Amino acid sequence: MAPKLDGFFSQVDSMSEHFISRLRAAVAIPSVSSEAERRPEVVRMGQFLVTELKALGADVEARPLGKQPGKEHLELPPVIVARYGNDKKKRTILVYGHYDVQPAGKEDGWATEPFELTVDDKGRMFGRGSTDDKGPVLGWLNAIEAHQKIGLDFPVNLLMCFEGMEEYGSEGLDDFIKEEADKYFKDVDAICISDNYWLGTEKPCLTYGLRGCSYYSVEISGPGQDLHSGVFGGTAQEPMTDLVRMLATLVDTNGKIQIPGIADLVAPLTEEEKSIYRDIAFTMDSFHESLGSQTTIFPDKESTLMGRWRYPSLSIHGIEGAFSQPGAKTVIPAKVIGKFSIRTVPNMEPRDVDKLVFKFLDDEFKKLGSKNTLKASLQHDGKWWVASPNHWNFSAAGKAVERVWGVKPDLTREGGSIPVTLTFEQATGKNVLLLPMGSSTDAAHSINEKLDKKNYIEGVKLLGAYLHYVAEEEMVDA
Ligand SMILES: C[C@H](N)C(=O)N[C@@H](Cc1c[nH]cn1)C(=O)O
Ligand SMILES: [Zn+2]
Ligand SMILES: [Zn+2]
Repeated sequence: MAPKLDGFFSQVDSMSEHFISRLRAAVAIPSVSSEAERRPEVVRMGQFLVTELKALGADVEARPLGKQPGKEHLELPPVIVARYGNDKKKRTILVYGHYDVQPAGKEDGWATEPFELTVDDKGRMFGRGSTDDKGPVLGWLNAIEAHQKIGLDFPVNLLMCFEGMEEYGSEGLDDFIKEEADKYFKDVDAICISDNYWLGTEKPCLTYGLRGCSYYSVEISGPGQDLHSGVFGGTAQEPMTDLVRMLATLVDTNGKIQIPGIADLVAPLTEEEKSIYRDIAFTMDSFHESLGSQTTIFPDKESTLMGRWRYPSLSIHGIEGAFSQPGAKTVIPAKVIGKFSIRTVPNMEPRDVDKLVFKFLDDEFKKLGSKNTLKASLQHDGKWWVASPNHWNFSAAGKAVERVWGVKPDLTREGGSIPVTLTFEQATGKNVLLLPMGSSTDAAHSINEKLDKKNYIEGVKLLGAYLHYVAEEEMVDA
């Protein structure tokens, strides 16, 4: 193993500028899945992957997913599936990632153009999608290419599944995975997803859990059109006033969800579970660094980790229809839509959460005594996932981390959500591992998202090494 991997690692180092150019080309495509007008760019990003994968000799297909539910004028971007290698003597590993990104605009406060990869003198590569998830997706392609360049046999059959709607709740993908479980994915031995982050900046981790996400809209309407506040203020009931009062009832300053019944759905904390948080390499200092301030709810590491991994949280994201530009417009919006989401954890069942949320919103709206109209709806959801890390898939990844980074990885859970993780696990019956490439300071979803050059290049080595160790692991699940 040692000489093989040494050669592969040197090859990756010598191709680093080429790999960065590939990421630059990908970041330049603004594949924002939540903005209808950017849908052609999402499709173009999928096409970019098709072209790159074909050039590497993979069998590639762009599978259509049909129309977007609720927005039937919009075609969903295709899921890109590819196979590299079809040798019955080798293991087959399925890797998943997403080629869509969160919205980004320079006016949000970015220091650089979000869709131009900009590398600074510390080796930080800024750009939307650099860490979430274009860098990790291209990591798999880079690993293939480095093997080809050095003439090293690829250790496994690699199946790839890259979607273009992850940041919008993975619309359409669940059905696709279920449908293909005994077709395209039938010979899969294990699954690996690189789409989350280290807990800090120094120590890599392997991740065995995710929170779920239930995303809601609450619409309040009344007047027939936007109004002049001088003419109608004090005479008409205002949707925005009702909405902010409603949103304010959902959660308190310390993150405590105010919806009755939610806390009862959460699995109780056991003594055994409590002990795992102590040994995780995580400091409040590094957390403050990635937060960019000291405004944390809890003063200590254990409560902070629990708040992020094993308890639900409710976040208010924004208000559609509200005045948000600079200046002082004196408008009364006629219809406003508040957006909030709940990150869910074991044992919260999404339908139970929905019932509690809708009842609470109805009750609170009644208390306002407003003549306006309330419409609450679930925009999308994905369930939480917690798996066993006692599996050869995790052992192989652990060895790869030790080989590339020289440390034993921490076993972590993730506060974010990757809705299809559970679907992959249930539909294929195979173990799923999350193997992150980026670090806690990468600012995914935020302004100035970045991926460190070191994490990207060592990350390519990590993904390649993981596949080599997978090929050597005994197929024992515990
Ligand atoms: C962890 C992953 N990279 C990610 O960012 N996932 C998103 C998925 C999502 C859920 N609802 C909408 N998008 C997230 O956790 O927000
Ligand atoms: Zn994301
Ligand atoms: Zn992601």
